Amino acid sequence: GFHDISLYFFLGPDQWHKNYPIAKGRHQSPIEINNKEVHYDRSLLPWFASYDPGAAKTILNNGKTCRIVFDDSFDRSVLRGGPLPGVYRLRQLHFHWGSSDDHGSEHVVNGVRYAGELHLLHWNPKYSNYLDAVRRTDGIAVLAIFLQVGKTPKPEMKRILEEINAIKTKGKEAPFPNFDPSILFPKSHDYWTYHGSFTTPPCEECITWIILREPIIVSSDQMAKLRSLSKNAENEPDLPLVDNWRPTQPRYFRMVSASFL
Ligand SMILES: NS(=O)(=O)c1ccc(C(=O)NCc2cccc(O)c2)cc1
Ligand SMILES: [Zn+2]
Repeated sequence: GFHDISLYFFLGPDQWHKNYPIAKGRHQSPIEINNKEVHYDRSLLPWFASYDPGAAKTILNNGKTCRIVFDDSFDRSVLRGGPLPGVYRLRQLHFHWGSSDDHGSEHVVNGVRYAGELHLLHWNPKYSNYLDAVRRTDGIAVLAIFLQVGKTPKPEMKRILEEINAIKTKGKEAPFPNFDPSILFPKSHDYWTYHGSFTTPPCEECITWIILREPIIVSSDQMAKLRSLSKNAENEPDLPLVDNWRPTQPRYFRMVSASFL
């Protein structure tokens, strides 16, 4: 059925609303972030990630992205501060990328599309579980980090990309122990924040987005490695897993706040 999430990229993003009406809502993601419309909010606190490397479990190809999942059965790896009212539990991280280095990110900053975007997804433990949290406006927090292609790639990305060969096709999973994703963070913690949604079905409007201003540098070869993933299962014709980003959505009456001047 259409709840089989693999169908929805078959149905382009402009069709999603037929099964998920909220896809045409007033708080959808991603959006364009333009300096002219951003509001500097000096009351915004710094954010902090306290991740336990032991919480990392596996890396998988779900046919739509490369995802690393973490043990979120207690407050083991958490994000707090920034615009958040309390601690949020790290559940998974995944990537979005294009078919070439000149596009691939979901959010667009002053007209700039980056080669990719890393999402670290956290949920609010005041709700009983993840599925309950996705039905709440303060249920989810996603820390988003842009991937920019450059000459001096971040060595910390290497380990993830070395694992890609083990998860080439949809459904493949490999152990991914002892990993603290905060090693991927850029120097600056400056961020924009706004209220939005999942960028894929069910497009629930449950996300506090925290988008880092400073991208992390990856190499063109590393982006090519992500593009070597396939969206098909092992025994099916090869379909490259590329362009798994949603186009920007109308901002409507939302304020994008900046933690920096
Ligand atoms: N790109 S994103 O960070 O907005 C994003 C993160 C997670 C998910 C996700 O978990 N999708 C599966 C899902 C979510 C909520 C309820 C469901 O039944 C399934 C989708 C998009
Ligand atoms: Zn994402």
